[in-house]
Amino acid sequence: MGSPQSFDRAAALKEFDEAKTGVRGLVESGITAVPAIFCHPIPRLRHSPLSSPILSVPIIDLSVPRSSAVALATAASREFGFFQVVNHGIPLSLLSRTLSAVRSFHELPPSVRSAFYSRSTKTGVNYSSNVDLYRSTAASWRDTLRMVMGPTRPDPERIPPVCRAELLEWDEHVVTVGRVLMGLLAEGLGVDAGSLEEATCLEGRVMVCQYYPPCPEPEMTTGIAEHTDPGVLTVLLQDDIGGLQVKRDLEGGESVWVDVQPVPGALVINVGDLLQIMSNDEYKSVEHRVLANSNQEPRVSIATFFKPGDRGDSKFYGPLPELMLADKPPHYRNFTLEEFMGTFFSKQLLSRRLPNHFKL
Ligand SMILES: O=C(O)CCC(=O)C(=O)O
Ligand SMILES: [Fe+2]
Repeated sequence: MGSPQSFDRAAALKEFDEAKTGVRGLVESGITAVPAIFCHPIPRLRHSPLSSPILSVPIIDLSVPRSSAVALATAASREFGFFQVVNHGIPLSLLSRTLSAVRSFHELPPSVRSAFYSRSTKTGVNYSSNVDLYRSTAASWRDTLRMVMGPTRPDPERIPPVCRAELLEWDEHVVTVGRVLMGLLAEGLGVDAGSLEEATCLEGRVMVCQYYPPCPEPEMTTGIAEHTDPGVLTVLLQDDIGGLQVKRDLEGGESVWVDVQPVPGALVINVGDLLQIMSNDEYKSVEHRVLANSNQEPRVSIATFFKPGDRGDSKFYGPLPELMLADKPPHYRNFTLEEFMGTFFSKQLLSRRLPNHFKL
Protein backbone atom coordinates (compact mmCIF):
# COMPACT_ATOMS: atom_id res chain seq x y z
CA MET A 1 0.00 0.00 0.00
CA GLY A 2 1.34 3.43 -0.85
CA SER A 3 1.21 6.41 1.48
CA PRO A 4 -1.53 9.01 0.85
CA GLN A 5 1.15 11.14 -0.81
CA SER A 6 2.19 8.46 -3.27
CA PHE A 7 -1.49 7.75 -4.00
CA ASP A 8 -1.94 11.41 -4.96
CA ARG A 9 1.06 11.23 -7.23
CA ALA A 10 -0.22 8.09 -8.92
CA ALA A 11 -3.60 9.74 -9.50
CA ALA A 12 -2.00 12.90 -10.85
CA LEU A 13 0.20 10.92 -13.24
CA LYS A 14 -2.82 9.01 -14.49
CA GLU A 15 -4.82 12.19 -14.98
CA PHE A 16 -1.97 13.77 -16.93
CA ASP A 17 -1.48 10.66 -19.06
CA GLU A 18 -5.18 10.22 -19.76
CA ALA A 19 -5.53 13.79 -21.02
CA LYS A 20 -3.40 12.53 -23.99
CA THR A 21 -2.19 16.00 -24.88
CA GLY A 22 1.19 15.98 -23.16
CA VAL A 23 3.06 18.83 -21.51
CA ARG A 24 2.07 20.99 -24.45
CA GLY A 25 -1.53 20.47 -23.31
CA LEU A 26 -0.68 21.85 -19.85
CA VAL A 27 0.91 24.91 -21.42
CA GLU A 28 -2.10 25.38 -23.71
CA SER A 29 -4.36 25.30 -20.65
CA GLY A 30 -2.52 28.37 -19.39
CA ILE A 31 -0.80 26.96 -16.30
CA THR A 32 1.67 29.33 -14.64
CA ALA A 33 3.34 26.87 -12.23
CA VAL A 34 4.95 23.47 -12.75
CA PRO A 35 2.60 20.73 -11.40
CA ALA A 36 3.98 18.61 -8.55
CA ILE A 37 4.53 15.48 -10.66
CA PHE A 38 7.25 17.37 -12.57
CA CYS A 39 9.02 18.90 -9.56
CA HIS A 40 12.34 17.33 -8.86
CA PRO A 41 12.96 16.63 -5.20
CA ILE A 42 16.73 16.71 -5.61
CA PRO A 43 17.91 20.25 -6.33
CA ARG A 44 21.09 19.15 -8.10
CA LEU A 45 18.97 17.50 -10.77
CA ARG A 46 16.99 20.61 -11.46
CA HIS A 47 17.80 23.23 -14.03
CA SER A 48 21.12 24.71 -12.99
CA PRO A 49 23.25 27.04 -15.04
CA LEU A 50 26.37 25.20 -13.94
CA SER A 51 27.76 24.66 -17.40
CA SER A 52 31.38 25.38 -18.08
CA PRO A 53 31.85 28.23 -20.54
CA ILE A 54 35.40 27.21 -21.38
CA LEU A 55 34.72 23.68 -22.58
CA SER A 56 32.89 22.82 -25.75
CA VAL A 57 31.99 19.72 -27.71
CA PRO A 58 34.30 19.21 -30.74
CA ILE A 59 32.95 20.21 -34.16
CA ILE A 60 34.18 18.00 -36.99
CA ASP A 61 34.08 18.97 -40.66
CA LEU A 62 33.34 15.74 -42.51
CA SER A 63 34.74 17.15 -45.76
CA VAL A 64 38.34 16.87 -44.50
CA PRO A 65 40.49 13.97 -45.80
CA ARG A 66 39.28 10.62 -44.48
CA SER A 67 42.32 9.95 -42.30
CA SER A 68 41.77 13.27 -40.51
CA ALA A 69 38.06 12.57 -40.08
CA VAL A 70 38.91 9.16 -38.54
CA ALA A 71 41.41 10.75 -36.15
CA LEU A 72 39.03 13.53 -35.10
CA ALA A 73 35.92 11.36 -34.66
CA THR A 74 37.94 8.75 -32.76
CA ALA A 75 39.53 11.29 -30.42
CA ALA A 76 36.15 12.93 -29.70
CA SER A 77 34.53 9.54 -29.01
CA ARG A 78 37.30 8.56 -26.63
CA GLU A 79 37.46 11.81 -24.73
CA PHE A 80 33.98 13.31 -24.89
CA GLY A 81 31.62 10.66 -26.21
CA PHE A 82 29.97 13.54 -28.11
CA PHE A 83 30.78 15.67 -31.15
CA GLN A 84 29.04 17.72 -33.80
CA VAL A 85 29.48 17.24 -37.54
CA VAL A 86 29.17 19.76 -40.35
CA ASN A 87 29.42 19.17 -44.11
CA HIS A 88 27.68 15.84 -43.57
CA GLY A 89 26.01 15.96 -46.98
CA ILE A 90 22.36 16.32 -45.87
CA PRO A 91 20.78 19.32 -47.63
CA LEU A 92 20.44 22.16 -45.13
CA SER A 93 16.91 22.94 -46.30
CA LEU A 94 15.86 19.44 -45.21
CA LEU A 95 17.12 20.09 -41.67
CA SER A 96 14.82 23.06 -41.16
CA ARG A 97 11.92 21.45 -43.02
CA THR A 98 12.07 18.35 -40.86
CA LEU A 99 12.25 20.33 -37.61
CA SER A 100 9.26 22.47 -38.67
CA ALA A 101 7.23 19.40 -39.59
CA VAL A 102 7.85 17.91 -36.13
CA ARG A 103 6.93 21.18 -34.48
CA SER A 104 3.70 21.24 -36.51
CA PHE A 105 2.79 17.77 -35.27
CA HIS A 106 3.26 18.70 -31.61
CA GLU A 107 1.27 21.88 -32.15
CA LEU A 108 -1.71 20.22 -33.84
CA PRO A 109 -5.00 20.96 -32.07
CA PRO A 110 -5.30 18.79 -28.92
CA SER A 111 -8.11 16.69 -30.33
CA VAL A 112 -6.07 15.85 -33.44
CA ARG A 113 -2.75 14.96 -31.81
CA SER A 114 -4.38 13.05 -28.93
CA ALA A 115 -5.53 10.45 -31.47
CA PHE A 116 -1.84 9.41 -31.74
CA TYR A 117 -1.27 9.34 -27.96
CA SER A 118 -0.43 5.89 -26.64
CA ARG A 119 2.07 4.08 -24.43
CA SER A 120 1.89 1.05 -26.66
CA THR A 121 4.76 0.71 -29.13
CA LYS A 122 3.03 -2.13 -31.02
CA THR A 123 2.40 -0.22 -34.25
CA GLY A 124 5.91 1.27 -34.32
CA VAL A 125 4.56 4.83 -33.96
CA ASN A 126 3.41 6.46 -30.73
CA TYR A 127 3.05 9.91 -29.26
CA SER A 128 3.37 10.21 -25.49
CA SER A 129 4.94 12.24 -22.73
CA ASN A 130 7.80 10.80 -20.67
CA VAL A 131 8.71 7.27 -21.72
CA ASP A 132 9.39 6.48 -18.03
CA LEU A 133 6.39 8.43 -16.62
CA TYR A 134 5.34 5.73 -14.17
CA ARG A 135 8.88 4.75 -13.15
CA SER A 136 10.64 8.07 -12.64
CA THR A 137 10.94 10.14 -9.48
CA ALA A 138 9.82 13.25 -11.34
CA ALA A 139 8.43 13.73 -14.83
CA SER A 140 10.22 15.93 -17.37
CA TRP A 141 8.96 18.88 -19.40
CA ARG A 142 8.84 17.12 -22.76
CA ASP A 143 6.58 15.31 -25.23
CA THR A 144 7.74 12.71 -27.75
CA LEU A 145 6.65 11.28 -31.07
CA ARG A 146 8.50 7.96 -31.35
CA MET A 147 8.90 5.79 -34.42
CA VAL A 148 10.65 2.49 -34.95
CA MET A 149 12.21 3.01 -38.39
CA GLY A 150 14.14 -0.21 -38.65
CA PRO A 151 14.75 -3.08 -39.26
CA THR A 152 11.23 -2.56 -40.68
CA ARG A 153 9.53 0.75 -41.14
CA PRO A 154 6.05 1.26 -39.76
CA ASP A 155 3.04 1.37 -42.05
CA PRO A 156 3.38 4.95 -43.40
CA GLU A 157 -0.31 5.50 -42.72
CA ARG A 158 0.53 5.33 -39.00
CA ILE A 159 2.90 8.29 -39.21
CA PRO A 160 1.10 11.60 -38.69
CA PRO A 161 0.47 13.10 -42.15
CA VAL A 162 1.79 16.51 -41.08
CA CYS A 163 5.35 15.15 -40.75
CA ARG A 164 5.21 11.85 -42.69
CA ALA A 165 7.09 12.74 -45.87
CA GLU A 166 9.75 14.70 -44.00
CA LEU A 167 10.47 11.96 -41.44
CA LEU A 168 10.70 9.22 -44.06
CA GLU A 169 13.12 11.35 -46.07
CA TRP A 170 15.04 12.21 -42.90
CA ASP A 171 15.45 8.53 -42.04
CA GLU A 172 17.10 7.85 -45.40
CA HIS A 173 19.62 10.63 -44.97
CA VAL A 174 20.35 9.69 -41.37
CA VAL A 175 21.25 6.15 -42.47
CA THR A 176 23.74 7.59 -44.96
CA VAL A 177 25.39 9.72 -42.27
CA GLY A 178 25.25 6.82 -39.80
CA ARG A 179 27.08 4.60 -42.28
CA VAL A 180 29.85 7.18 -42.71
CA LEU A 181 30.26 7.65 -38.97
CA MET A 182 30.26 3.94 -38.15
CA GLY A 183 32.91 3.48 -40.82
CA LEU A 184 35.09 6.20 -39.29
CA LEU A 185 34.64 4.90 -35.75
CA ALA A 186 35.31 1.27 -36.71
CA GLU A 187 38.45 2.32 -38.56
CA GLY A 188 39.55 4.31 -35.51
CA LEU A 189 39.35 1.12 -33.46
CA GLY A 190 41.68 -0.57 -35.90
CA VAL A 191 39.03 -3.01 -37.13
CA ASP A 192 37.53 -3.33 -40.58
CA ALA A 193 35.58 -0.17 -41.55
CA GLY A 194 32.51 -2.32 -42.26
CA SER A 195 32.54 -4.11 -38.88
CA LEU A 196 29.70 -2.19 -37.25
CA GLU A 197 27.55 -2.28 -40.36
CA GLU A 198 28.16 -6.03 -40.63
CA ALA A 199 27.00 -6.36 -37.03
CA THR A 200 23.68 -4.88 -38.36
CA CYS A 201 24.18 -1.65 -36.39
CA LEU A 202 22.59 0.48 -39.13
CA GLU A 203 19.45 -1.63 -39.24
CA GLY A 204 17.75 -1.06 -35.90
CA ARG A 205 16.59 2.52 -35.72
CA VAL A 206 14.34 4.35 -33.31
CA MET A 207 13.57 7.97 -34.09
CA VAL A 208 12.33 10.22 -31.31
CA CYS A 209 10.92 13.63 -32.17
CA GLN A 210 11.17 15.63 -28.97
CA TYR A 211 9.20 18.75 -28.14
CA TYR A 212 10.17 20.85 -25.11
CA PRO A 213 7.43 23.44 -24.47
CA PRO A 214 8.36 26.71 -22.74
CA CYS A 215 8.38 26.03 -19.00
CA PRO A 216 6.94 28.56 -16.52
CA GLU A 217 9.37 27.48 -13.75
CA PRO A 218 12.37 25.86 -15.45
CA GLU A 219 14.33 25.65 -12.21
CA MET A 220 11.79 23.15 -10.83
CA THR A 221 12.16 20.42 -13.43
CA THR A 222 14.17 19.10 -16.39
CA GLY A 223 13.64 18.70 -20.15
CA ILE A 224 15.17 15.23 -20.02
CA ALA A 225 16.87 13.84 -16.94
CA GLU A 226 20.52 12.85 -17.17
CA HIS A 227 20.97 9.53 -18.93
CA THR A 228 23.08 7.68 -21.45
CA ASP A 229 21.67 6.38 -24.73
CA PRO A 230 21.45 2.58 -24.83
CA GLY A 231 22.13 2.01 -28.53
CA VAL A 232 25.24 2.07 -30.67
CA LEU A 233 25.24 5.63 -31.98
CA THR A 234 22.84 8.58 -31.81
CA VAL A 235 22.43 11.15 -34.59
CA LEU A 236 20.59 14.21 -33.28
CA LEU A 237 19.23 17.24 -35.06
CA GLN A 238 18.46 20.16 -32.73
CA ASP A 239 16.98 23.56 -33.44
CA ASP A 240 18.60 26.84 -32.33
CA ILE A 241 17.12 27.03 -28.79
CA GLY A 242 19.79 25.06 -26.87
CA GLY A 243 19.61 23.30 -23.51
CA LEU A 244 21.38 20.01 -24.24
CA GLN A 245 24.31 19.46 -21.89
CA VAL A 246 26.96 16.75 -21.68
CA LYS A 247 28.74 15.64 -18.52
CA ARG A 248 32.47 16.00 -18.64
CA ASP A 249 34.66 14.48 -15.94
CA LEU A 250 37.56 16.58 -14.77
CA GLU A 251 40.71 15.48 -13.04
CA GLY A 252 40.20 14.98 -9.33
CA GLY A 253 36.81 13.32 -9.68
CA GLU A 254 34.78 16.45 -10.32
CA SER A 255 32.55 16.88 -13.31
CA VAL A 256 30.93 19.79 -15.13
CA TRP A 257 28.10 20.13 -17.61
CA VAL A 258 29.08 21.37 -21.04
CA ASP A 259 26.53 23.01 -23.34
CA VAL A 260 26.10 21.47 -26.78
CA GLN A 261 25.74 24.85 -28.47
CA PRO A 262 23.41 24.83 -31.44
CA VAL A 263 25.52 25.18 -34.60
CA PRO A 264 23.56 26.00 -37.78
CA GLY A 265 23.55 23.01 -40.12
CA ALA A 266 25.29 20.67 -37.67
CA LEU A 267 24.25 17.25 -36.37
CA VAL A 268 25.11 16.11 -32.86
CA ILE A 269 26.61 12.63 -32.63
CA ASN A 270 27.06 10.57 -29.50
CA VAL A 271 28.34 7.17 -28.52
CA GLY A 272 25.73 4.87 -26.94
CA ASP A 273 26.17 2.18 -24.27
CA LEU A 274 26.38 -0.62 -26.84
CA LEU A 275 29.23 1.03 -28.71
CA GLN A 276 31.07 1.57 -25.43
CA ILE A 277 30.70 -2.15 -24.83
CA MET A 278 31.50 -3.21 -28.43
CA SER A 279 34.60 -0.98 -28.38
CA ASN A 280 35.62 -2.55 -25.05
CA ASP A 281 35.60 0.89 -23.39
CA GLU A 282 37.68 2.60 -26.09
CA TYR A 283 34.71 4.88 -26.78
CA LYS A 284 32.64 6.45 -24.04
CA SER A 285 28.89 6.60 -23.62
CA VAL A 286 28.46 9.80 -21.67
CA GLU A 287 25.65 11.18 -19.53
CA HIS A 288 23.69 14.05 -20.96
CA ARG A 289 20.53 15.96 -20.14
CA VAL A 290 18.33 18.75 -21.46
CA LEU A 291 17.39 21.66 -19.22
CA ALA A 292 13.73 22.58 -18.94
CA ASN A 293 13.08 25.13 -21.66
CA SER A 294 13.39 28.66 -20.26
CA ASN A 295 12.74 30.35 -23.62
CA GLN A 296 9.47 31.74 -24.95
CA GLU A 297 9.68 29.41 -27.94
CA PRO A 298 9.45 25.61 -27.81
CA ARG A 299 12.56 23.54 -28.47
CA VAL A 300 12.45 20.72 -31.04
CA SER A 301 14.98 17.94 -31.58
CA ILE A 302 15.01 14.69 -33.55
CA ALA A 303 17.21 11.84 -32.34
CA THR A 304 17.84 8.62 -34.23
CA PHE A 305 19.18 5.80 -32.09
CA PHE A 306 21.01 3.16 -34.08
CA LYS A 307 21.09 -0.33 -32.63
CA PRO A 308 21.59 -3.78 -34.12
CA GLY A 309 18.72 -5.08 -36.21
CA ASP A 310 19.61 -8.69 -35.54
CA ARG A 311 17.67 -9.67 -32.44
CA GLY A 312 17.70 -13.44 -32.61
CA ASP A 313 18.17 -15.25 -29.31
CA SER A 314 21.23 -16.98 -30.69
CA LYS A 315 22.90 -13.66 -31.61
CA PHE A 316 25.21 -12.33 -28.93
CA TYR A 317 26.71 -8.88 -28.52
CA GLY A 318 29.76 -7.83 -26.57
CA PRO A 319 33.24 -6.47 -27.27
CA LEU A 320 34.03 -6.85 -31.02
CA PRO A 321 35.82 -10.17 -31.55
CA GLU A 322 38.45 -8.51 -33.81
CA LEU A 323 39.43 -6.23 -30.94
CA MET A 324 40.04 -9.17 -28.64
CA LEU A 325 42.72 -10.57 -30.95
CA ALA A 326 45.28 -8.13 -29.62
CA ASP A 327 45.56 -9.93 -26.31
CA LYS A 328 43.29 -7.50 -24.55
CA PRO A 329 40.92 -8.97 -22.00
CA PRO A 330 37.24 -8.24 -22.70
CA HIS A 331 35.65 -5.91 -20.14
CA TYR A 332 32.16 -7.26 -20.78
CA ARG A 333 30.38 -10.56 -21.14
CA ASN A 334 28.24 -11.31 -24.20
CA PHE A 335 24.47 -10.92 -24.11
CA THR A 336 21.47 -10.97 -26.42
CA LEU A 337 19.82 -7.74 -27.48
CA GLU A 338 16.66 -8.85 -25.76
CA GLU A 339 18.47 -9.09 -22.43
CA PHE A 340 20.12 -5.72 -23.04
CA MET A 341 16.94 -3.83 -23.93
CA GLY A 342 15.00 -5.59 -21.16
CA THR A 343 17.48 -4.16 -18.66
CA PHE A 344 17.09 -0.72 -20.25
CA PHE A 345 13.31 -0.63 -20.06
CA SER A 346 13.18 -1.90 -16.49
CA LYS A 347 14.87 1.25 -15.21
CA GLN A 348 14.02 4.89 -15.05
CA LEU A 349 16.24 6.97 -17.32
CA LEU A 350 17.98 8.56 -14.40
CA SER A 351 19.33 5.49 -12.65
CA ARG A 352 20.87 3.56 -15.47
CA ARG A 353 24.51 2.73 -15.95
CA LEU A 354 23.71 0.02 -18.43
CA PRO A 355 27.23 -1.18 -19.26
CA ASN A 356 27.82 -1.93 -15.57
CA HIS A 357 25.24 -4.70 -15.72
CA PHE A 358 27.37 -6.60 -18.23
CA LYS A 359 30.85 -5.92 -16.81
CA LEU A 360 33.06 -8.89 -16.21
O1 LIG B 1 16.73 16.70 -27.20
C1 LIG B 1 17.94 16.51 -27.10
O2 LIG B 1 18.76 17.37 -27.39
C2 LIG B 1 18.48 15.23 -26.55
C3 LIG B 1 17.47 14.14 -26.39
C4 LIG B 1 18.07 12.90 -25.82
O3 LIG B 1 19.10 12.91 -25.20
C5 LIG B 1 17.41 11.62 -26.04
O4 LIG B 1 16.29 11.59 -26.60
O5 LIG B 1 17.99 10.58 -25.66
FE1 LIG C 1 19.91 10.93 -25.03
